[in-house]
Amino acid sequence: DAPFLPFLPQVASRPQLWWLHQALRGWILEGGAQEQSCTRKPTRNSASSLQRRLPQGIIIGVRKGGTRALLEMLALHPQVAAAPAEVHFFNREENYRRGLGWYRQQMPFSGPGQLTMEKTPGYFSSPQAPERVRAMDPAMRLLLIVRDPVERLVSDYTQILHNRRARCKPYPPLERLLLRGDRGLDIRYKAIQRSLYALHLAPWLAAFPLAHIHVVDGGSLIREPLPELRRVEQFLGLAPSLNPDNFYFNQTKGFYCLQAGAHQHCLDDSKGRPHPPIAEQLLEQLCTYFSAHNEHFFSLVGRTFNWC
Ligand SMILES: Nc1ncnc2c1ncn2[C@@H]1O[C@H](COP(=O)(O)OS(=O)(=O)O)[C@@H](OP(=O)(O)O)[C@H]1O
Repeated sequence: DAPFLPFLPQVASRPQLWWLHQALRGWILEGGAQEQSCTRKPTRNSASSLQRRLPQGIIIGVRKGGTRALLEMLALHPQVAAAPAEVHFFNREENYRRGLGWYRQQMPFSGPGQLTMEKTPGYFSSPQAPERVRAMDPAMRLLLIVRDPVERLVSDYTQILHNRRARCKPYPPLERLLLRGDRGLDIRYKAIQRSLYALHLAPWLAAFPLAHIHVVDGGSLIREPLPELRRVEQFLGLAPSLNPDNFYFNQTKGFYCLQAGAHQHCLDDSKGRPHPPIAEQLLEQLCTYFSAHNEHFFSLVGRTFNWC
C-alpha cells in the first residue's frame, strides 16, 4: 500500500488536516519515496519539479451529485493532486478576471507525473464556463457526476434549508417552493432547473467532444465506489491504483469513508444529511416532469440511468 507519513500521525488523524496529509503523501509517492528506495539524493531538478500546475481534469458538477466524494476518493490515487477548495474560476466574473495566474495559484503542488484536479459544481450550469474551459485547454478531461434528479433536488433544498437554519432564518417547506400557486410544479424553482441535466450539458457538448466528458453515476458511487472509480482511472489515463482497502463502510455515517494506510476519513457533516420526507404524490409529479428531460440526457450521453 501507499506510504503514510510516520512523522505526521497526528496530522492525518485530524479531519481538517487530511488534505495536507494527502498532498504530502502524493508528493512522497511521486518522488520522495522513489528517491529513498533508490538511495538517490534529491536533485535540484526533482525539487523544482514540484509546482502548482493548471488542472488537466475538472469535476464540473452536478451540484449535490457527489462531487466532493468523487474528488476525495480520486485524491487517494498517488497520481492525483486535488485542489482542497472549490475554485469558482470559470463561473465567477471576479475570479475569472484575475486570470490564469491566479487560477494556477489555487491549485495544489504536484509532481510532473501527477494529474492536477479541481471540482466546482457551479461550472456545470454556468453559461460561460464551457467556452472558457475550452479556451484554456481544449484537451481538458471533464468529469460529470450525476444523481437521480429528484434526489439531487431534495439534497439541494436540504442544503439551503440547513444554511438558513444555521443563520436563524426561516425557509419554506419544499412543497411550498415546488407548488407555488395552484398551477402545478413551479419549474422556475432553481433546484428544479439545476436538475435539468440535458439543458446544462448541451453547451459543454458544443465546446467539447463527448469523449472528453466522462459521466459518473453518483448513485453507484454511494453504493459501491470502486467500480465507478476504476472507470474514472481509465478515463483519466491513470494506472489502476485505487483498491478495496481504500474504502470501508461506516455504519454511523451511513456512507463509505476513505482509508489511506492506517488513516481513516469520512466526508464532513455537510455530506450525507438526512432529507426531509416528501409526499409520495409530489415525488411522482417530479418524476413525471423529469422523465422527458432524463431521456434527452440519456440520448446525449449514450447511456441510461435507473432513475425514478
Ligand atoms: N462517501 C460519501 N460520503 C458522504 N456523502 C457522499 C458520499 N458519496 C456520495 N455522497 C453524496 O454527496 C452528496 C453531496 O454532493 P456534493 O459533494 O456534490 O455537494 S456540493 O454540491 O459540493 O455541495 C451528498 O448528498 P446528501 O446525501 O444530500 O447530503 C451525498 O449523498
